[in-house]
Amino acid sequence: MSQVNDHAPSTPGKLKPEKSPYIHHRLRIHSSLSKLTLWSSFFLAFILFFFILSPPSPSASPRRALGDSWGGSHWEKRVAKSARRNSASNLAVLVTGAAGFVGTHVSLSLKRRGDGVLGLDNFNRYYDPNLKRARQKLLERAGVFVVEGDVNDAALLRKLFDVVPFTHVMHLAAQAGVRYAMQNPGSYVHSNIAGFVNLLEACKSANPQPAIVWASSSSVYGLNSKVPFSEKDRTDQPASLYAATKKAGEEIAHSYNHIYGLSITGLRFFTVYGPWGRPDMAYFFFTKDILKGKQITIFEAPDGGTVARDFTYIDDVVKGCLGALDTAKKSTGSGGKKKGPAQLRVFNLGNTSPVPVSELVAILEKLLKVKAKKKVLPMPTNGDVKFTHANISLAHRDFGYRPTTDLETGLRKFVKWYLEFYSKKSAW
Ligand SMILES: O=C(O)[C@H]1O[C@H](OP(=O)(O)OP(=O)(O)OC[C@H]2O[C@@H](n3ccc(=O)[nH]c3=O)[C@H](O)[C@@H]2O)[C@H](O)[C@@H](O)[C@@H]1O
Repeated sequence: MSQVNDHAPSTPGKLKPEKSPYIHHRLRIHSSLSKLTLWSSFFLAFILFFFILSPPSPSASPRRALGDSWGGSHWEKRVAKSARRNSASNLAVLVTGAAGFVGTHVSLSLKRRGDGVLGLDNFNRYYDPNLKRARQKLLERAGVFVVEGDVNDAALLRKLFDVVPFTHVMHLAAQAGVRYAMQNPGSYVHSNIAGFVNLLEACKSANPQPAIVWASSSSVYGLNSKVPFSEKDRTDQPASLYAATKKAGEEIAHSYNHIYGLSITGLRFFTVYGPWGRPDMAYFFFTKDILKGKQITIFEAPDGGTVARDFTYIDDVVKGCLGALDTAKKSTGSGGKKKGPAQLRVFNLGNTSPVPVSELVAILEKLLKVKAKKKVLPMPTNGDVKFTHANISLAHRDFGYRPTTDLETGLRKFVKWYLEFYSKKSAW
């Protein structure tokens, strides 16, 4: 504040004795300038105050930092309308991370079949918020209202559960990305641990308690080398903080299930890709860079071996999410107290056929009709694992999950969307 005053043009007192009209005019200007400076200082202090109070994630959206407004009868009507289901046999689902990649697709699919869907998203800046806003428009057109807010906001969650007796929560809000955890570890703790606990607190106190399905990750298998990865395999060797927070989420889910009777299902997603995808993922920025003629880096394993992923197409994953929601049993607690044992599940949602990253690039080159400028480097030791490979027999047994999209077919759909979206970007 003092700094701002130090830079004020001059003090009115020093200028008082001067009487000419020109001086009066200058005085008025000076006085307006001082007022302006004073108000700017207040305004700056106001922004700083909210900035300090805002979550520790540097990626929080500026709208959020200024304190987004929610509540009021109009807002409640929009919330209730969006969450209204077509019949009592349909679900009423709160989808967190609804403006995210998987969140958007799941919300649209639920809405299409007559379920009530309310979205929640903090629109943070981890990647281009314009893409999230474009997804939000898509959702709005389909009748899905996305409330702008953070899963760490306990009052907001309470309000949402007051307005809507959600039958299910599809919890997809998270800090994603394996390598970014080295740059911003706090954001993983904030979203994936604190945010998850806050959500479970709200669910445990809600009446009725909803059943929860949430996004864990294939990264929990970490350094496990037994293939294909089965839910029974060890998950106590995470290779990144991201993986560690997802694994922590699985343990937290266990305790909330045990203490409060919450029905909880964790889904271990395997490198999900497709239209409306995440720009921080390799298939997405490889596409962008290949088209720009920019060099891309392909990682190889430390022993010179292949790095591979069980890339899973978004439509297959959405079917898995809906299957998990449909087979989720009711939570058993009420009034914040457990009344009996409740369901606790974990499933792999993968594609069952790992593809080397070099092959992913070859497919993109073919689809884009552009040769990539490639550089091969050893895989950095900042969280990456050499390969992933899902055994999906559990998900198949419990809800008929069967992925049907191979990488080339899925990437063709992605590339088509990418070219259309970025050629008409201004339309969004
Ligand atoms: O399956 C999962 O659990 C995880 O899948 C992805 O993580 P990842 O498989 O590392 O996906 P990308 O970052 O898109 O990387 C894909 C492959 O490309 C490789 N890569 C990445 C970046 C790069 O510049 N070069 C490169 O060869 C990586 O080593 C990896 O093998 C997501 O980013 C995570 O949020 C998700 O939880």
